[in-house]
Amino acid sequence: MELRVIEHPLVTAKITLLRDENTSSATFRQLVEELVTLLAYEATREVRVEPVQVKTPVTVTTGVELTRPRPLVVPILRAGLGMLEGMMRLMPTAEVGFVGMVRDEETLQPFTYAERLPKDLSGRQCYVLDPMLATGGSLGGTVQFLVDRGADHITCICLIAAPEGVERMRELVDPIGVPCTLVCAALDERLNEVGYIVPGLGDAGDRLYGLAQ
Ligand SMILES: O=P(O)(O)OC[C@H]1O[C@H](OP(=O)(O)OP(=O)(O)O)[C@H](O)[C@@H]1O
Ligand SMILES: O=c1cc[nH]c(=O)[nH]1
Ligand SMILES: [Mg+2]
Repeated sequence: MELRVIEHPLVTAKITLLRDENTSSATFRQLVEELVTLLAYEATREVRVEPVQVKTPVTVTTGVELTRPRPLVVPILRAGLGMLEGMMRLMPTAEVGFVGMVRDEETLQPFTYAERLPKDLSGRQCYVLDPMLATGGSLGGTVQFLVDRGADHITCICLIAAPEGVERMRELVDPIGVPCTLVCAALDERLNEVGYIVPGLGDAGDRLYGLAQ
């Protein structure tokens, strides 16, 4: 698995605002959207395209368009939903599949409560969105769903990753042999004793959408 930590002053400045406990939900949502668009630019470098003819007012020339089947974007609900609009702005013809997962806060195991993905993902490039990679259970489980259906190229876009989660993703993905890239805006220090990323930003879902019951 290739890890790309995007080093750009605008990205780091926006992550700094996200971390601030005084940032409101409205501003947090706006920053997440802005960040994902910046990360997506880097994360989509390998998106497959094919030649297409285009007629300009002056002449006919050759450009490119996204290859079919179109890439599949998969936000992991809830928090990944906050990244969807920013991603689709950059790649409006992509399709979207959904996975809903929530971590049991005691065991840290993810529980899948929703899954709406195409049955056959052969030949598809997939882009998985989740702001937080902590233990790696949620992202790892989602990547496994995609690989099981035949996805042959996977890019994960996270805002903040913990080293423990990156390691777990490597252990899962490397033996499978499907090309996988993890793009993130920050690689933090560690997980704390209750599985939160340090320094992190707290619970991304709660900060985007309010406290879950
Ligand atoms: O790497 P992991 O240890 O699996 O933790 C990361 C997961 O935790 C958060 O979701 P959460 O379970 O809080 O659900 P939510 O998005 O509904 O808040 C986050 O958005 C990831 O999906
Ligand atoms: O720090 C963390 C860890 C898991 N999920 C979050 O939202 N934040
Ligand atoms: Mg949460």
